[in-house]
Amino acid sequence: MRTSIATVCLSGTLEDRLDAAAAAGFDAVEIFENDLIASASSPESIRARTQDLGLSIDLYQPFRDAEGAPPSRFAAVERRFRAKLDLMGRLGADTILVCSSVSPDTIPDDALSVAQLRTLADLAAARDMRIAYEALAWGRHVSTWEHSWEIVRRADHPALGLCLDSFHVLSRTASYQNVRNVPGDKIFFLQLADAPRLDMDVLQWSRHHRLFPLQGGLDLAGFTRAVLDAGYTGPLSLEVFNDVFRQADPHRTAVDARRSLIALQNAGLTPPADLDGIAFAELSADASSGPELETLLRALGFTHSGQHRSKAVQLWEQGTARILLNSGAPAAIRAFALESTQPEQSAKRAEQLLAAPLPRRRRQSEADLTAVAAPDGTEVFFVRTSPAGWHDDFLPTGESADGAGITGIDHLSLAQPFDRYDEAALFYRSVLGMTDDEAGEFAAPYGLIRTLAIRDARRRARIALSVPVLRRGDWAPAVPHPQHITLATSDLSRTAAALHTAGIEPVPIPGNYYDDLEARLDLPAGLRALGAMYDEDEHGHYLQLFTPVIGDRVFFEIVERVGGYRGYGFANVPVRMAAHRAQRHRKEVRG
Ligand SMILES: O=C(O)c1ccc(O)c(O)c1
Ligand SMILES: [Mg+2]
Repeated sequence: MRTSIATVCLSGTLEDRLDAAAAAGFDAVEIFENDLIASASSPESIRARTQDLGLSIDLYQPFRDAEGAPPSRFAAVERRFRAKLDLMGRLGADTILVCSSVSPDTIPDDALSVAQLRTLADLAAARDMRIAYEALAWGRHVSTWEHSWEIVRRADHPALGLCLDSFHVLSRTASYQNVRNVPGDKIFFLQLADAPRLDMDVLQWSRHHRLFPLQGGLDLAGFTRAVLDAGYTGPLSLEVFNDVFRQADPHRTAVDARRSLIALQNAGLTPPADLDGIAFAELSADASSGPELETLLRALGFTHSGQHRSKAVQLWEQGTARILLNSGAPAAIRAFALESTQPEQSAKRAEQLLAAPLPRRRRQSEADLTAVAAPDGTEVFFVRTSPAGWHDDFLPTGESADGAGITGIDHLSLAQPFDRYDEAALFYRSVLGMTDDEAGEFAAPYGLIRTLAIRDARRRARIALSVPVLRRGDWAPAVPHPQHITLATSDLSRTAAALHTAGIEPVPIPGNYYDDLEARLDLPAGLRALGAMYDEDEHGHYLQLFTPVIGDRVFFEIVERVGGYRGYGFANVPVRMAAHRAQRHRKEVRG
């Protein structure tokens, strides 16, 4: 189907927005009136630009406070409407969105609205143009799609049809199934927007929190199917008012937007392959963090088991936990590999969903690893570790160690750039076919943090995303996005003892934390002495230990899941962040 995006979804000048929409592969745009009014370009030059870019202008919007106007005001409505039709002629647009009136003087009389919309439809028809009438969820008299359809049906004018906007419909009702019964040719336009489920004023919700399809909690897939079942054949057009997208790079946002429509349509998409966990995490390391990471990995019981054939990359292993150390850059998680049952299939789907491909980093005779860039720039590989694969690119060192109980990588925690969080969630859901596991919001020392854990169907590969709720203030210390690798251990005391023997102590957790826990829960013995954090759910409990930060953003977490605990210990995040901050402060004071 044709795809379209409203200019209001994107940031920058009108030209920036048009360029971004075209570059992302959209067929059309909706021109939002404010964006045009603020533009220094004439309608003719905007028309020429869209044509050069291969875009059409499928909608001009919105035309406000038209129907239900007191008769004394309607002459002014007609005058304004004629001017907008003139403008559309200059733009080369043929459909105008008229939204339901919000003006306090609106007269609640369907017969009046019907008559006035017929008058406007006559004016549009005389120019081969047409009106798509939309019920705003906060409209004064008309606020439901059923009511807007009743008025369009009664007006019975060939130049008057419906605009269905998923947000206005789904923010008010879950019962949209009757949309199927509207004649498809009377649905002139379909606008798509998702949103998180929030309990707030619907106008504020709509103007600040809309998201692209599959980024929020509304049933976009079901709604779109119902509209298509009705026989709608126009474009799928995104109309998202979002405070973050309004200030983000429009080229990135436009790709995110297109991805949402590709995933929503799910037509001809290669299905996601089953995932078997995280095959490895690759850390970059520089002259100071490299030796520190080596010391830490050895203390945790890892073996430096392999050396890359052609690159300065070390392989460290314990159980199925594999860490690559790649020298040359400050400590950070630069890449991770997903163990895929079908790496080619995973890569194909990623390409279909516009994941940015990365140049292959290999030589002849080395494994052919396919990688794409996640929204935060982390490289994501799709691999199969056995029977043969990437592992063979490492020459065995012959070293061996006893280990310290670590069995594998439990999950990765990746703080996301502020502008990329919703994009990241959609990326992991759509490209990797992962599902949401647990979401939370916490008051951390320097501001609110939002977290979202996502996982594959079998809970083998897990990633925890986080982001500040508001862009960080000046007071907050300038810590770049923290990242950590969470290692699973079968025995946290054993791993802790190994660390201690090697002279590395976990991040000290304040006594206040344990006092509070003890007041609420029956804790396992020795928790305080171990310096571990604790959480529990209906399945079991969770013990967590944190290493100091290496460089300025990377650390390890060691966890023991007891009795099938399924969470991530999110409730402990603020205390852990404060503990890391306190440790860093002491280090700075010591110099
Ligand atoms: O928020 C608004 O006013 C507004 C305007 C036009 C639309 O199509 C819409 O869905 C909302
Ligand atoms: Mg709309």
